[in-house]
Amino acid sequence: MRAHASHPAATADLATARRNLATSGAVTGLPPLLTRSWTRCVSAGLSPERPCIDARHLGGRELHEAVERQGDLTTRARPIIDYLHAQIRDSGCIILLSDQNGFLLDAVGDPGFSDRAARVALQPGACWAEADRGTNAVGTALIEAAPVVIHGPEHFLDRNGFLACAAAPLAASDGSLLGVLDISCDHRIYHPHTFGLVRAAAQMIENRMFEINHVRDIKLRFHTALQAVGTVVEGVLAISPDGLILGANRPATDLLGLRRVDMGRASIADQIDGRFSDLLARDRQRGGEPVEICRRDGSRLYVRLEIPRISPPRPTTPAWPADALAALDTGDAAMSRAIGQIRRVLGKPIPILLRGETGAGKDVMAQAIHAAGPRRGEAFVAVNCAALPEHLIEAELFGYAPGAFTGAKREGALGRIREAAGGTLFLDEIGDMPASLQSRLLRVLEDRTVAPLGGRPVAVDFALISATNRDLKADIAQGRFRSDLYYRLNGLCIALPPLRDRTDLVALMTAILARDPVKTTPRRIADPLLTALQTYTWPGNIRELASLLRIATSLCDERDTELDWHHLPDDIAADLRRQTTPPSPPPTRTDNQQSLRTAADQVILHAIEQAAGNMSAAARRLGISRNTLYRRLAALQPGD
Ligand SMILES: Nc1ncnc2c1ncn2[C@@H]1O[C@H](COP(=O)(O)OP(=O)(O)OP(=O)(O)O)[C@@H](O)[C@H]1O
Repeated sequence: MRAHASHPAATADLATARRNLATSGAVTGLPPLLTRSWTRCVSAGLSPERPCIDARHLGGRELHEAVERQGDLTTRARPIIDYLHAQIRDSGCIILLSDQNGFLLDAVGDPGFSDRAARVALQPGACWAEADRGTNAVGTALIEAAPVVIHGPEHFLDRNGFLACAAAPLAASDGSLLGVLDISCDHRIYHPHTFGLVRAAAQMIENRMFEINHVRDIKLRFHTALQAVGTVVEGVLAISPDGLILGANRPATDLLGLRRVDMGRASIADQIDGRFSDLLARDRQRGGEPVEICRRDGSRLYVRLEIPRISPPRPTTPAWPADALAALDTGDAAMSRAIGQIRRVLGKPIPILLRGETGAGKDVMAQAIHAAGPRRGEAFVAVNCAALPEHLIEAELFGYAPGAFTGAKREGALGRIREAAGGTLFLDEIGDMPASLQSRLLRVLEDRTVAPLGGRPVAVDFALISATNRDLKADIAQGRFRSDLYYRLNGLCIALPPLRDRTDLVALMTAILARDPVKTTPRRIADPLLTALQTYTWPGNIRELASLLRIATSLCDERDTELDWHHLPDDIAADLRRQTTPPSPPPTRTDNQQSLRTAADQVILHAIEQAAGNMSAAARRLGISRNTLYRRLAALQPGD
C-alpha cells in the first residue's frame, strides 16, 4: 500500500482547474492524485456546485447493523480514537472512522466543529465514498488505498471547500481494506502534523487488530535495524507452526514486499536463508534476544520469535483426512509398500525409523503416521537434533528442574520428551545427535523414564518416530553412532524413495496443487512442461517440486487454466530445459542408481557454477538447505 499525500495544489491552479471544468468539462492542471480523483467524480456524474441529494446515508437501524458488521474494527479502534482525541482536544477537529465502503461509523470531535461538520453530513451514517461526495479524504484514501490529505478547494464539491481532511486506510493483516481513519477540521487551521498523526493512529489500530487476531500464532518480529525490533516500526509476521505466513502488519509487507495473495500461501522459507525449524531453534538458544538472519536476497534482518503461550497452536495446513496415510499413497509401488508396513505397526510399541534423502517427505510421513494412529488427539512433538548445539539439546530434550543451572527459567522446563507424553516424539536428523547424548537417549528409551537436569526421573509414555538422511550403519562402523541406540530406534525401518525414483509424479503434483488454498490456482499442467518435470532428476526431492509448484502458481493470474513454462522464473525454467534437452539427455527412471546419482551431482555443481559460488543462492536454486548442499558436496562421487 502506498503512503503519500497529494502534493497540495496551488490556489491559482485550483481556480483555473475549476474554470476549465465548468467550460470544457475537462480536468486539467492538477497534481496526479487530484486529477485522477476529479476525473472519477466527473465520470460519476458529479458537478462541483451540485447538492448531494443522491448521496447515501444510513438510517438508525442500518447504521447499527453496519457498526455490528465491523464490530471488531469499531471496538478496537475506539480506545485509540479516544487517545487521539485527547491529544488534539480543543483544536477544532473531528475524528472519523469509516467502513470499507466509506460509510462513517464513529465520530469523536470538538462540539463547535462537529456541528459545522454535521451540516455537510460529516457524521455517522453518511457515506463519504467518492461517488457520493466527490473528492474527499475518506473516499479518495479508499480508492487510492493510500493515506491522503484533501485541503479546502481540492474537495470536488464546493460545499466541502471549508474542510481540510487527513485520512489513512486501515488494512487487515491479510491486506484487505477494513476502513479509513480521518481527522477533519476547518481548512484555515489545518496543521501539517495532522497527516502524521492520523497515519500513526491508523498504524496503532492495525497493530492492535493484528495482535488480537493472531494471538494463537507464532509471531516473527523483525527489522533491518537491531534497535528497531520491539518498536512500533518493526515488521510483524504471523506464522503457522509449519512456516506459512498467515498475516503481516504494514511495516512487514513494506519491508518484505508481500502481497495480499501471499497470506496463507507464502512460506517464511521463501524469505529466509535456511529452515524455519532452525530459526526456531536458534531463537530458543538466544532466549528472546533478536537473531541476525540472512534473507534470500542476501540482505540481513534482525528477528525475534514469539511463541504463543496459549496451546495448542491453531493448525493451518489443511487437517489430515481420517486416513492420513492414504493421502500419501499416490500410486508409487515403493510408497504403497512402505505405507502398508507402517499400517501393520500403527498403535504398537514399535519405533519407526524413516530414511530418505533430504526433502523426500520424512517429516510429512512422520506427521501422517501420528495422525493415522490412536495417539492422533495427543501432542506431536518434533525435535531437530541437527539444529541444536550440544549444550542445549540436553535441556531441550530432557528438561530441567527449577534453578538447575545459571540462566535456567525459574519454573524449570518440562523438556520435549515429556511434552510428547501420551503422543508422538519425532526425532528428526537423529544421525546428528551428539555422541554424549546418545547414551542418555538410549536410557530413556530403555527405561521409559526421563531424568530432567537436577531433578528425579519421571515415567513417560510416547510413540517414537525418528528420521535421518544419513547412512547410520556407516556411522556405526565409524564409531559415530551407537549401535545399541540404532537398534532401539529401528523397530521398523522405512526407506522413502527419492522423487526421481517415484512413478507417481503426476498424482503427487495433483495432490500438492489440490492442497493449494487458492481456489483459482490451475490444477493442470501443460503437456510440454509436464514432460520436462517427469524427466528432471529432482535433487531437492518433493521439497523442490512443491516449491516449484508454489512459485509457478503464484505467478499465475486468474485467467490461467494450466501451469506452463511462462509461469516459471527464468532461472528455474533454464535449469529444467538444460536437464531435459538433448544432446545431454537427463537420466530417466530406467537409468541405474549410479547414473542418477552422477546426474544429481552434476545438477548440484551446475547450480553452484550458475550462482558464481554463492552457496546460499545455489541451495535456493536447488530447493535444498545450505547444510544439505554442503553435505551433498562432501559426498560427491569421486571424479566430480
Ligand atoms: N506427500 C507430500 N505431499 C505434498 N507435499 C509434500 C509431501 N511430502 C513432502 N512434501 C513437501 O516437501 C517438503 C519437504 O518435506 P519434508 O520436510 O517432509 O522432507 P524431509 O525428508 O523431512 O526433509 P529433510 O531431511 O530436509 O528434513 C515440505 O515442504 C512438504 O510440505
